[in-house]
Amino acid sequence: MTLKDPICAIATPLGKGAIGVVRLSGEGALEVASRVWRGKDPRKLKGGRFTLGEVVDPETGEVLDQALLLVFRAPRSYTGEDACEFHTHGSMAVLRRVLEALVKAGARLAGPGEFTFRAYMNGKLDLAQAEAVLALVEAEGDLARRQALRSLEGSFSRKIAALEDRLLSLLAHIQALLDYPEEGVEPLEARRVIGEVLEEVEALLAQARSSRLAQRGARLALIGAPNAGKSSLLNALLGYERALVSPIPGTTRDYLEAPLELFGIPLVAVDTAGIRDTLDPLERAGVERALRIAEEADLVLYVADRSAPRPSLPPLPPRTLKAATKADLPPLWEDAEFIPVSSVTGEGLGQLKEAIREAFLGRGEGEYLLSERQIEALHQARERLLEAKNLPEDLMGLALEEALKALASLRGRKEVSEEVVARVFQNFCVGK
Ligand SMILES: Nc1nc2c(c(=O)[nH]1)N(C=O)[C@@H](CNc1ccc(C(=O)N[C@@H](CCC(=O)O)C(=O)O)cc1)CN2
Ligand SMILES: Nc1nc2c(ncn2[C@@H]2O[C@H](COP(=O)(O)OP(=O)(O)OP(=O)(O)O)[C@@H](O)[C@H]2O)c(=O)[nH]1
Ligand SMILES: [Mg+2]
Repeated sequence: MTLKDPICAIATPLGKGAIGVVRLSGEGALEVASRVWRGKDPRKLKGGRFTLGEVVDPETGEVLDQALLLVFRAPRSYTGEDACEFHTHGSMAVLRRVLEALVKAGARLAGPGEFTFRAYMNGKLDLAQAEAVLALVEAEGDLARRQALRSLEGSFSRKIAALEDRLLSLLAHIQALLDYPEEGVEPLEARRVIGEVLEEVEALLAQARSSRLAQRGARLALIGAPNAGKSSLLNALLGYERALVSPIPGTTRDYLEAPLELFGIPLVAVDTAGIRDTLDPLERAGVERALRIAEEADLVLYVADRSAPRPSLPPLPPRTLKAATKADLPPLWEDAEFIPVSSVTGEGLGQLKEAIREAFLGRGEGEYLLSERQIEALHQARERLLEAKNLPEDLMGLALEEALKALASLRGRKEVSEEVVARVFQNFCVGK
């Protein structure tokens, strides 16, 4: 994967789109392009310019599509190499032929993540930024998008670089003290510096939870007695009529899942059968499922009808919010633990959503989207820093160096093995 040979790939989704993009990058990319292009010679085009022309099969001359060609000249491209993009019509029929033409003209099909790998190798991105590219491509909610973008734009890397810098100065200072004890090198404030770096590392580690939430999402289960208004509340949260609603208790039998993005968190909301004792075997199976789903959910929303006699609570897991539905009708009971909501008027929905946000992101939403690799490296740094802090100053050096290595591995370059880099890029898709 360290070659500079021209590689090509379809960069847009493999489906139908108004426009599709085929990427080409590497030494000689513009020669390859010139063999499949009828129009202005790509080798003579300025970087950063589009031109309209035709893609042709280099063997038969058959015209494959009318397209725009965008040329980049090294080092001013995503990969840092000579590169170009064919913006064609977006069908697989077109894209496949264009890709085939590029292979006939001398390019090789790119492997997963190979464009971004080259960008990394050519110093366009560091490893944390490359991981952010992956996270942006995979983002399923606005929270993941926001967090990953900050890392892509280098804010995370700059923060890490600053911490590395502090440790490096500290190490230099310790070394000077050891080497020239008689020179009157100023006394160290090693423990204070370590403490401050540690604090920042711990603040980053505290974002692990919200990173995982942003990437993996969470399950929100609605449970309660029959007719409590669970399905109506699900529909109200979704903003469309997903679940069947009726005044007949026992309407929802099987459970039902629907994607629901709240505050940028990709949730799956699960509507369940009303919980009651019943002899109907089908309904009973539904009730059993409901209880299991509640147990496995990340957050349970227990729903009770405030216009009906108060039901007795089923066993509820610790992560449970309570909502009193039908707040538009005269209440038969009050309980401050329940958030009053009406699916008919929309009253209380805002408070309910806010309570859901608080349950998931109570300690803040986190600035960056941390990958598992980054979380692991931060843990390593934290442990070594704690170790250093408890050692006498002349023995701190080794632990500090290890902490520094762990931090430096976040940005990559010399501090990570090829294996680690390969693992980062193996999660990418072809064309990225
Ligand atoms: N058509 C298209 N859209 C895209 C991308 C792409 O490669 N092609 N991107 C790819 O992921 C993202 C944008 N990121 C990019 C980052 C750097 C460069 C680039 O060419 N950088 C050069 C020149 C910058 C300039 O012209 O000012 C450089 O950094 O030297 C291009 C895209 C998202 N949208
Ligand atoms: N006035 C009023 N009626 C509601 C409200 N929410 C639900 N209802 C009515 O209550 C009845 C039951 O609603 P559902 O949403 O089907 O209740 P459920 O909890 O899903 O019931 P099961 O699926 O049987 O467990 C329906 O007739 C709804 O129109 C509300 O906020 N206000
Ligand atoms: Mg229902």
